[in-house]
Amino acid sequence: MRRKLVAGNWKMNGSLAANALLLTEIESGLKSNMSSATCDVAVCVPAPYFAQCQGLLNGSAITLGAQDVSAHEAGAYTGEVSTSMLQEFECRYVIVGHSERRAYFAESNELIAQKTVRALQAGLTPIVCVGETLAQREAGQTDSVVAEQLNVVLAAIAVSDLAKIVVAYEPVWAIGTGKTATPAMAQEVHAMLRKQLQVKNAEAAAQVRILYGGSMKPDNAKELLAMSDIDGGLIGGAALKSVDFLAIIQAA
Ligand SMILES: O=C[C@H](O)COP(=O)(O)O
Repeated sequence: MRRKLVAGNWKMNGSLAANALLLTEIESGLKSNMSSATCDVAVCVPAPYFAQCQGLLNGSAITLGAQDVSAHEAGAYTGEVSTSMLQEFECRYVIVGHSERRAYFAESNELIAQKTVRALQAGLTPIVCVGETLAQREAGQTDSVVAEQLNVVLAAIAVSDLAKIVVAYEPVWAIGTGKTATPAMAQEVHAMLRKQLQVKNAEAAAQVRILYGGSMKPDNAKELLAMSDIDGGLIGGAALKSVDFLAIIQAA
């Protein structure tokens, strides 16, 4: 049985004041409503706020994560943030290959595979994002696009590391648009991704959590999370509102 994971991706949002309020509200909501949380909860915050959020989450059940990481270890890479820097702030998760990084920063499948390997080497849990655009879906290319995105990562990692990754299926057309894949549509892709993982190693594939992301909200979370291969959510907009984020955690 895979334990569900609800991870908030704050993207480029937040401020010292807003973060403190949001995390305090989520913490107190978790304490009062869910004495024993039955899922893992993480927040992937902008790098400048690692120290603040590490402090706020001290002793909390919420785990800290990052939204990206460098494929390089250290040195003359202006603007990059390394895995060891993430570790110093007790980040456990790191999102790699988010569609916004692919689209706006031209990240290739190969670079995303390198980042995944680097994260695994550092003992971090990479959340590897895959997903098709609307044009690709309409052209019937969903399976081939997401399969290729995942395959390049799978080819780069050791079999012994397979169970250590998290995969997130995020149809690009559903991100921040209010349009969500139906539970059946999402399940179909998740099941296909699971089969692909099984080719590498069946036992490990059964342990890999595959999250859904793309306009997951309190009103659709329960149905999506009820699907057999949907093991949690990667939440954007709704992770910025404590009430909504808590409701999704409750649904999980
Ligand atoms: O990483 C999160 C996804 O991009 C989903 O964002 P969204 O919930 O705002 O659609």
